[in-house]
This record gives sequence, C-alpha cells and structure tokens, in this order.
Amino acid sequence: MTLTKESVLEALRKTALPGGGDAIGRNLVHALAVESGVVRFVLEGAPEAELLAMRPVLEGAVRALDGVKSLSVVIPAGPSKAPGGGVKIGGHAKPQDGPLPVPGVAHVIAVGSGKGGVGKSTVASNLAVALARAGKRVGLLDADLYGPSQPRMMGATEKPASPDGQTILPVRAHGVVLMSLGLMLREDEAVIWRGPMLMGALQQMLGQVKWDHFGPLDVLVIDLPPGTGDIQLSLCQKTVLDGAVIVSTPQDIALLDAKKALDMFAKLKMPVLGLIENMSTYVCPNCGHEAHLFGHGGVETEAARLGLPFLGALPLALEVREAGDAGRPVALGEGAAAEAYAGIARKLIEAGVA
Ligand SMILES: Nc1ncnc2c1ncn2[C@@H]1O[C@H](COP(=O)(O)OP(=O)(O)OP(=O)(O)O)[C@@H](O)[C@H]1O
Repeated sequence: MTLTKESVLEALRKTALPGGGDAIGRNLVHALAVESGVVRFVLEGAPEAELLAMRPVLEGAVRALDGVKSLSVVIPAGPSKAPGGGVKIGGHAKPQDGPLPVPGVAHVIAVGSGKGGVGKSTVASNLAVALARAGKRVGLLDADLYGPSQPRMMGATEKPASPDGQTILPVRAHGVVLMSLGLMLREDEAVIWRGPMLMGALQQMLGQVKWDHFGPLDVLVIDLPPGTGDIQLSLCQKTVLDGAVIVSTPQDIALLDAKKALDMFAKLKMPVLGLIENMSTYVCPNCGHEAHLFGHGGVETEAARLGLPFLGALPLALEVREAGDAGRPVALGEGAAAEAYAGIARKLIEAGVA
C-alpha cells in the first residue's frame, strides 16, 4: 500500500493513547503533511506532559507503516511561566476595540527595520539609554519575540516578578525600565509559537507589564522584529504609538527593504518619525582613516526624497559591537557613537515625541 495522508490518519486513529482515546478523535493532530515518504505533523491540544508521553506511541505507529522515510512530530512550546508569580506569557490575544494607550507611558516610539541584522536592536537599546541620559524616564520593550536580544544588550539577567499572577513587574538596567521575553526564557531556549501566541504575548507585554512600576514613563521605546510581519501589524493596530523610526544601513538593498517598512507604516497610517543610517562611516582605530564599507549617505538622501526627518548617521565601530555584547550600550560612554545617539535623542525630544 502506498503511503498517503489517509493511511497515516488511519494508523493514528487506530492507536490507543496512554491518556485514553486516539489522537484523531481527540483532535490533537494538526498540519499533517505526507510527501514522498516524509511525514510531518504538529501535536497540539493537551497538556505538554501528556503530549510528550503520547509522542513516542504515535511515532511508533507511523514508523510501522510501509514507505515512511522520515517522520517529524512537533509539539509547539506552551505558554512560558514568568518566574516568581505563575503568570503565563503567550496564548491567544484577547479581543480588543481599537488601539489602546500603554498605561503609565506618555509617548511610545517603535524602532523598525526592513530586514534583520541592520542594527535595529542596537539602536533601540542605545536610543533608550541616550534618552535616559537626556533626563527622560524611559522604558524599553523587546518586541522581537523570536529573537529577543535586549537582555544581552542591556546586561539584564533579573527575572521579572509577578506578585499577583497577573501583573508583570519589569526590571531596570542602566536607568531604563526593561521587559523582554528573553528575561523569562533560558538563554538557549527557542520560542516556537504560532502567530496567535505571539500576538497574545505582545498584548500582555503592553498591557500586563506594569510599565510605571518605578514611576510614570516619559517614553517607551519598542524594539520591533525585523521586516513587515504580524507583530508590526498588530502593534500598529492595537497600540497608540507616536510613530516609528526606521533603521537602515546605507546599502541599496537594505534601503529597498527599508522602503518596504516605510510602505507598511504608510499603509497602517503610522507616522514615521525619521530615518537612521546605521553602520555609516568606519573610522580605523589605528590610523584614523575613514571608509564607507556599506556606502554612505544613502539613507539621508532617501529621507530628503520622502520628506521625512533624517535623525542621524551612526558610525560602524568595533566598540559598538563590543559594548552591545558586554551589556553596556555604547551610548552610556563618551565618543563619536555616544554623541551621535545623544543627537538622535535630542531630535526626538525636540519633536515632542519623547
Ligand atoms: N554601528 C555598529 N557598529 C558595529 N557593530 C554594530 C553596529 N550596529 C550593530 N552592530 C552589530 O551588528 C550585529 C547585529 O545588530 P543587531 O542585533 O542590533 O541587529 P538587528 O537589526 O536588531 O538584528 P535582528 O533583526 O536580527 O534582531 C550585532 O552584533 C551588533 O553588535
């Protein structure tokens, strides 16, 4: 008999589960795909411990079929528990009418980029620090839920507490109030959530986190995931934001991606507060020679063409990377990069959005 979706379903239906019933009758098998002997499905819909116990039984039943070359049964990660209080992060977002303000926060700025790796998270952490240095009370939300990097960049390891199982208390690092899913996960733990779980987590991070735990905030900086996906969409539709700043490298290709991000914010009627060119001039620490590894000035030209504010150019510098890796953003110190960040912070304050 050739291996088909139906034959796999039939085998699963005939297999009794340790907890009783069968996986098809209990609607636990999702996204079943059978192609050239490769079988894949997602096991979901019961407590994780139960799913883990039934997985080998189901794998055994499928492997016993003729023609199975490989098999992958994925159990998606369940909601994460915040240590210290039992609040669960992730899960389906609650219905919500229209965009809501973030309680305890006067202004909200999202930091976005058209593609990954252009330094968006670096800019978000340094901007938060620079705004704090300029005298503002600042929060930083790591909304890059698949790749939360703010705990490392801000040098934060403290777990957020939840005294009542509902409210989540943010932590503080370098004078900035911080919340990141990364603070609730092990460093090597991956987030394997589907869209709705991510939306739920984002909603919780905005609504359940007590952003004014250390006092009301002047501005919340949100580090978005790269690109133009669900999280950006959901954030713009569900939260009252002052607007977004877009980070790009000077390369054309990055700019092309940045244009997609600009287009997305335009479609969502989200004001773009300005563009930032990251990895602009490289100054050799040995001889002082200036080089433009990724080109130079492209972002400023694009901002002028679009009639958008150009907020500043940030140097490509080893100290920026090292400071990020060490958890002490470069904007905390002195030098060209710190000055550039102070300038961007000043422009945002002058524009009345921070
Ligand atoms: N101006 C800079 N000079 C030197 N290194 C930089 C600079 N900006 C960012 N980096 C380094 O580049 C790497 C990528 O930066 P970062 O994680 O901030 O990018 P990202 O756009 O947020 O990426 P992702 O979208 O994948 O999260 C990091 O190692 C960071 O330290």
